[in-house]
Amino acid sequence: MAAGFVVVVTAYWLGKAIYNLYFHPLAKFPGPRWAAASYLAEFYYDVLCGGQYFKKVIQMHERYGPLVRINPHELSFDDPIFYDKVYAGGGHKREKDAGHAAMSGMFTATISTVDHDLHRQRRGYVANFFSKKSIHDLEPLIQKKVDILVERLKEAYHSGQTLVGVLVFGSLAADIITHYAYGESFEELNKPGFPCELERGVKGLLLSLHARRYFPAMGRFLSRLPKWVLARMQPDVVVYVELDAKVEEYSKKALKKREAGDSSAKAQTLFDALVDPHISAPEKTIQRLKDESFLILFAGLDTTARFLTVMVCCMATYPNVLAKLRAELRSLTDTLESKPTWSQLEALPYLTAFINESLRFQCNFTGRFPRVPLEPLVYKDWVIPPRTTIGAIPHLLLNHPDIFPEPKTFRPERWLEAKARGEYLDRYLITFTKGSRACLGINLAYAELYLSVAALVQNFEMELVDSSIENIIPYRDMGLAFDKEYNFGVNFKISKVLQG
Ligand code: HEM
Repeated sequence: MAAGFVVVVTAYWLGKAIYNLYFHPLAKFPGPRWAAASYLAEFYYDVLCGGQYFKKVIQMHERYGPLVRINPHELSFDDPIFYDKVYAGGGHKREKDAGHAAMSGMFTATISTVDHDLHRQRRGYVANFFSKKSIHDLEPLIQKKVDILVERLKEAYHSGQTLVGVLVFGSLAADIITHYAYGESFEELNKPGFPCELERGVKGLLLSLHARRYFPAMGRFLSRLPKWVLARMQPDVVVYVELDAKVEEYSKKALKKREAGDSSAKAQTLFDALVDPHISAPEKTIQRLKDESFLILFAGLDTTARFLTVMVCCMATYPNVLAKLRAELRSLTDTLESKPTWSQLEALPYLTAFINESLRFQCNFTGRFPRVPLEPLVYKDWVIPPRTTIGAIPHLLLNHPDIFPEPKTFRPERWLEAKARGEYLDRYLITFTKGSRACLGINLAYAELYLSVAALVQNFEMELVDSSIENIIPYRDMGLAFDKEYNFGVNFKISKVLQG
């Protein structure tokens, strides 16, 4: 019986591999045969070796060129000029790859919605909250949280505390996004030692990301395991599972509040918008609210925390860059009576160049964020069939030497020099991806980055502790990059307080 089963499975697997190699619509596309035949290699490198397949994909591009078949049904490209065609908006329909969508475990969240039209609908429920105008309205709250951060960092200076970058900035991002989502902040900044459980929860999710692609039911399975078993496997996963219960509670509360309240009242929070009376009942189930809530918490938290950590790392590593930032900011603040606003900061060329270069340099987005175009795409001599999964690794494109010469060098000046030549490098800055499924929180992210960097530059000298720029170089890809020890970012301390 068992032998018969093995024979059937082997025959099926062989038949599938032969189909993939010789009869699949992608059979003629360049790439190694072992990658085209089955998913075994990807499973091995990502699940068993811990996020190593992105390095294989980079090697494939070096060997086979800008368009490669990296698994039976997926292409990867390494050409910044082609980006806008794949990550398109407007009338071009872009679906998600079902396998990749399952990785987050948030099956009904906007980011995981496979169907193009349903995705547009879901994104539309909250899109207004992320417009530039809405984020300008939110600016006093963001500034207030940044001010709390500054006070907490001053305390850390006096106590000589070593700070973990992603936990400090995760606390800031968490307090802002939870206030916006639920109308009450989680008050992470006020907790001693910046524990930021939420950030650990995101890490727990990311560490199980690849396994979830192959075993989509894993999330449910993990939530049923006793906590001591989980803690033995990976403590950060426990935090993630505990968070699940907390988010469910918030979802139920939001739904009840809306049902009991005035149905014509304007939505004050993201949650109010998600339970709007005009939205149909199947779109307001507890599960959907939970999924969307997780998306907003996670998407708005770890990303911002990581890039602010990169910025601290660059300021501490390149004192000449910090000096230029400080001089430019001083020339602005000397003429102001109050703190600079986001709009005033955005107009500063060197600060903008610094933020752009930090979003590019060693970009910790090692995942592919693939799209599934519903129309055929033409790339050079190739016609890519409709419904082919295709993506690009932001980390790779942002290191493309044709667009960013000497890409491993951190040089904000490249953005200013390009502008002076009439070139707009910004169009190649794809850290937030592009098109109909690009980051919805981009305005919020920029407001947080500008206001936080300005506050850090004006108030502090920082130095790295037991860490260096090496700690932000991607070693593992778990959707986002990690170092060899499954951490990301640098530890630092405040070495001098400049104001107050
Ligand atoms: C530096 C900070 C940030 C970066 C670099 C970033 C980057 C990204 C990227 C690359 C995606 C596309 C993922 C995909 O294609 O599957 C995305 C999606 C998304 N981001 Fe961000 N993000 C940042 C901050 C934020 C913030 C603060 C929020 C606020 C809640 C946010 C909310 C979202 C949402 C809701 C999506 C899903 C959009 C959709 O599927 O239509 N992000 N982000």
